[in-house]
Amino acid sequence: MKILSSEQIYEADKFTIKKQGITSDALMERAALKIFEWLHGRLQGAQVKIHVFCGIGNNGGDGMVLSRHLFEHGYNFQTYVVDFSEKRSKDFLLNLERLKDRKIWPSFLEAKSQLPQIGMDDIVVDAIFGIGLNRQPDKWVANLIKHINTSPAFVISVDVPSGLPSQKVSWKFTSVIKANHVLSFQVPKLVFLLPETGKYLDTWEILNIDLDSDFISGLESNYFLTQRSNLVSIYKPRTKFSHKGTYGHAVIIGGSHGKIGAVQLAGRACLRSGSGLVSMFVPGCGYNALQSSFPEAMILTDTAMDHITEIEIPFTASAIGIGMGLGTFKKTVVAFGEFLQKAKQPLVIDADGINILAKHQEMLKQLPENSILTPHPKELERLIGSWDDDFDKLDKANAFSMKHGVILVLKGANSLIVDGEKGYFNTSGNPGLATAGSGDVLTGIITGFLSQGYNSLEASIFGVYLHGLAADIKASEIGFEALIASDIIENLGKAFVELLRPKPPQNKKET
Ligand SMILES: NC(=O)C1=CN([C@@H]2O[C@H](COP(=O)(O)OP(=O)(O)OC[C@H]3O[C@@H](n4cnc5c(N)ncnc54)[C@H](OP(=O)(O)O)[C@@H]3O)[C@@H](O)[C@H]2O)[C@@H](O)CC1
Ligand SMILES: [K+]
Repeated sequence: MKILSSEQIYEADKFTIKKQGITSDALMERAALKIFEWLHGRLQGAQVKIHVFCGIGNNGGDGMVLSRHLFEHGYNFQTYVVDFSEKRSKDFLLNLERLKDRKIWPSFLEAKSQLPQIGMDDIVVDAIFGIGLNRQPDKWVANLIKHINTSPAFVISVDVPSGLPSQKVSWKFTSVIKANHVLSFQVPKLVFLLPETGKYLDTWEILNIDLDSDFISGLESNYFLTQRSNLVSIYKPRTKFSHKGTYGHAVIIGGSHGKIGAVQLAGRACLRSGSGLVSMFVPGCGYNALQSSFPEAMILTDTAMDHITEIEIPFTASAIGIGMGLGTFKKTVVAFGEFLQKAKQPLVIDADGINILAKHQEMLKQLPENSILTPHPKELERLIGSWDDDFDKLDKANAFSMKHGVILVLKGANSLIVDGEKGYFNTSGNPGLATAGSGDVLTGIITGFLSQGYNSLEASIFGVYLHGLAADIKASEIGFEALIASDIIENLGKAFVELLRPKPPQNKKET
């Protein structure tokens, strides 16, 4: 699914109105009705108090329309107009009149108004600012936002949390609604997915308001959200007459004294994600442990016992994952550099592999094209330097990726895969993934997909999604805290089954 800028959303809005021969207020009605249906579906007429805070633009207009539907269905609500400007939008005014026609009088809030009491079991609908926000809210509006944020009510934001800019801005935004849930129109907004801006909302969902799908398909976008349907189209089914050689022979290189577990996790994940064969290259100290606990793998060892000093793979591997538990010992760094000079096919590089590259940036030139680096935020900073904000981080990551011809998998709440031109946000996973070894498992999975013939971008997108999905499946049984890296491996099978299970056909084309 495409992520669009505010300008593109306004364009799609205009185009749709023209193509469908409707008025802008009909589109507002459609959008706000979706919000009402969402609420009504859950509340079923319950008399919980609903406070609808409306701005004076079209976001506020949505709140006006919602209020009318709440009235017509007998809900217990109060509408407020947050009167921050005299420049009211046409459709806001139209819908304000429609409310007045029904003898509903919103309460107008101004700088000197007393702020309304919001109770524990109340619901707040936040329709103050939408994607039209273009500056800091006035102080009194900031106070109102603070008042809502400190209230114990459940807060639902219309389109975006009010006060959150939809893209990079030059001013500091501190007054932002903290939304429990955002009901956003048509397309996800980039700011929902980035840590510094995504912290203003717990969850979000998209309400389809039938903006013209062909128009949206034709729009250029740099960022996408990975959905199940994208993965199903990448998936390469196994064929009847295939054998283990068909799915490649992957090699996992890493480990040092006390860190053999990391390699084992990666190796097991690689095999579980479908690689035909897996060999492990480890220092001598790993031999017994791996032979006895991981019988499916073949073990190659370094001449040194404690850490890797020279990497020799006596066959052509179909994919190689390297770095987990490797350490940054002097001889290991040399061995890593020499290995890069010989490497021909794309590698998956994690952990100390990334740390070595960050410290010895001359080695970046040796990276085979389309190699995949999987840094967590600290490793990323070591690799590309610090950034001013999340938008700057995206620019710098993309520039790095482009310059070195590599794919970056930026691990986090919405892991992002960048290939130098485009970025793909992942939608699976949960906070339980913040646990030792979960990155090793991810490296193994991506290596497993590369080994089976997926290209680097496909292997990264698929691997990250499956990793998160396996964790989601297990977390639904045991919660976040108890989830450990081995659980992810053990649930990869269920994740494949879940992903590939036929789903009822969708009515709408995805954009
Ligand atoms: N296609 C879709 O997705 C559909 C979208 N719809 C809805 O429309 C919403 C966008 O509406 P919108 O363009 O009227 O902007 P909105 O956010 O209401 O702001 C209003 C105005 O406030 C002003 N202003 C800005 N910042 C300010 C500040 N700090 N303090 C004071 N004033 C400030 C600024 O005007 P200015 O004063 O700069 O002229 C701005 O224009 C969208 O989020 C969705 O809810 C649906 O109805 C239909 C389909
Ligand atoms: K809003």
